[in-house]
Amino acid sequence: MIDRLIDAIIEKQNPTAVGLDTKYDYLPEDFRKALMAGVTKADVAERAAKAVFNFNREIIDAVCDIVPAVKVQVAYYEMAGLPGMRCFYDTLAYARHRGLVTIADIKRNDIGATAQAYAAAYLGSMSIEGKAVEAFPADFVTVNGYLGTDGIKPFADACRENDRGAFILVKTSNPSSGELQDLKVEDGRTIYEVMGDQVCQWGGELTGKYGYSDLGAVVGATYPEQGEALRKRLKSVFFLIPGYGAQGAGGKELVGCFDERGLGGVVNASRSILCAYKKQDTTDFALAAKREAERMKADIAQALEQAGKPMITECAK
Ligand SMILES: O=c1ccn([C@@H]2O[C@H](COP(=O)(O)O)[C@@H](O)[C@H]2O)c(=O)[nH]1
Repeated sequence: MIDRLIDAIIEKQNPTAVGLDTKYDYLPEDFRKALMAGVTKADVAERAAKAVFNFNREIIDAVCDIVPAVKVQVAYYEMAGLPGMRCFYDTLAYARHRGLVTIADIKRNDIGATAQAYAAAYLGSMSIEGKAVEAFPADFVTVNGYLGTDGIKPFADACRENDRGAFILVKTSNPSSGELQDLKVEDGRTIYEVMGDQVCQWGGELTGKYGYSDLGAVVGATYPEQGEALRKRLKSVFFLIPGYGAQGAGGKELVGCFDERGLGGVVNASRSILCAYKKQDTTDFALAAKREAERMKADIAQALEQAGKPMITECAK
């Protein structure tokens, strides 16, 4: 699956993902009003979930020729209960239908049999009476690796068996990520370096034609020096890079996460794209999202160019 993501990045010359962290409140007021006329307490969640799906569909239609992937953050769907989870499914399915690679940002972690169940839900299927049921159409998931090998192996197995991928939290983008991740262990490595080295080892046999593995790492754009050092350290590990836009990072901050071919990561932006219409002073949220996605693409391309790492234009055979 990592090869498919990288092929799509090269074809679109764009290492970014649009984050569909679609909070109902982000929808423009007119759009909400039109869909919620006469709503009752009994059907408000259902109607809101439909409105969110319509919003997502318009964003996906607007950006699908520009970006290779979407990242759908489950938290924003889960909080609307069953209609929200239906919307999560429909959003992933629609993005896949429009040719996008889908990343389900679920940050799961558990042990053994339970991790296996999560992996089946998002990266494989469940067998019921001999019939395979695919629960959620995700190509990649995000995983927390702090339960160790028992928690990761089921995901790695599902990646191998079903041609899927997973990004494991290594150095996260949030302000307090250093409280635990930057602590040093006895041999002098930080905890995030230990986790990065583990990801490298766990994903060793899942390496594709670009030298990157189906098991990648989450590395925040908000920590440029750590990102650069991790790129040098973890040569086979592809990065999912959050922190662009709303969290303050721009192209310059994240070039260190890329290799000499201009590859090595996919940069996510959620709020800066979903809410771009507010900054652009328009109600045409889809057009505003498209413009912001194009601006982000150009910003990263320029930063890669200036760092002497322009992206290769040919996909590997
Ligand atoms: O270290 C991390 C890991 C995950 N995230 C997620 O990425 C997006 C960022 O959204 P923005 O609106 O672009 O800030 C969101 O889904 C986070 O849960 C992260 O930010 N940092």
